[in-house]
Amino acid sequence: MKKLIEFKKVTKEYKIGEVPIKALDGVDLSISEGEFVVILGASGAGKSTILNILGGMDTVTSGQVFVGDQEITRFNEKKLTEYRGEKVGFVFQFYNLIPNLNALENVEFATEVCKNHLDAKDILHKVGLKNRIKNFPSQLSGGEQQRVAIARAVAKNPLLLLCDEPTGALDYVTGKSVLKLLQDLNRETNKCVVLVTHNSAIAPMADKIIKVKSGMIESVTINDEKQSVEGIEW
Ligand SMILES: Nc1ncnc2c1ncn2[C@@H]1O[C@H](COP(=O)(O)OP(=O)(O)OP(=O)(O)O)[C@@H](O)[C@H]1O
Repeated sequence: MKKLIEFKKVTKEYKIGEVPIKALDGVDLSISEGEFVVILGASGAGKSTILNILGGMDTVTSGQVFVGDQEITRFNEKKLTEYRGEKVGFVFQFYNLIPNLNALENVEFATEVCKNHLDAKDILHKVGLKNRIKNFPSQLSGGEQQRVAIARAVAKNPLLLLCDEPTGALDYVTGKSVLKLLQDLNRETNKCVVLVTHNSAIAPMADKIIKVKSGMIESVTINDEKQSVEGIEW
C-alpha cells in the first residue's frame, strides 16, 4: 500500500510560564492509504497532539509531517486553512454541531467551501439518518448527533478522517454502532481513518495500532487479523 502520512522526528513543546511541556518527543510514524489506524495511550500521552498536528490545527516545534506528496509543516497559514478545509474531516467527542441548523444544513455548511464534496443528503442517508435530516441537534440523540458529525466530515470527501475519542460521550451500544459506521465507511470508501482513544479493547478493529507513551511511540503493531466491530466486546 502507498504511504499517505509520515511523521519524521516530530517534537511539540508547549511553554506555560518558564516550564516547557514536551507533548511529543521525537515521533516517527507512517500510515498508508486506506488504513484504519487506532492511536492508543494514557491521558496526556500525546495522542490528541498527534491528531491536531496531522489535521493542521496545531504546528510542530521541530520535525516534518508529510501528507500525500506535500510537507504540511512547510505550509503557511493560508495553505493550512485550505488543507483543513479540503483534505481533513474531523470527528470529535462532543459533536460540535451548530444548534440552529438542522442535520442537512450542518452538513451543507461544512461542504460549502469544498470543491470535491459529496452530496449531503446522500451521506446522511448512508449514516442512517434518512428520516432525520430536517431535525435540529437538540432533537437528536447523542449517537444520532455523532452520525451527523461523521456525515459532515465524510461529505467533504477528505483525504483523511481524524476522530478524537468519537465514542467518548456515548453508551456502549451506541458507541459500538458509531465505530461500525466508521469501519464500514473505511471499507467502502478506502479512506484513511485515524482514531484516537483510551479504549485499548477496540484495537482489534484496526489495521495498525500505534501506542503512545509520554510523547513517544511505544509500539506499532500491524494487525493481520482485523476484526469486525460486532465481534469485539469490552
Ligand atoms: N495547548 C496546550 N498548552 C499546554 N499544554 C498542552 C496543550 N495541549 C496539550 N498539552 C499538554 O501536552 C501533553 C499531551 O497532551 P494530549 O492532549 O496530546 O494528550 P492525550 O494523550 O490526547 O490525552 P487525553 O487522552 O487526556 O486527551 C499533556 O501533558 C498536555 O497537558
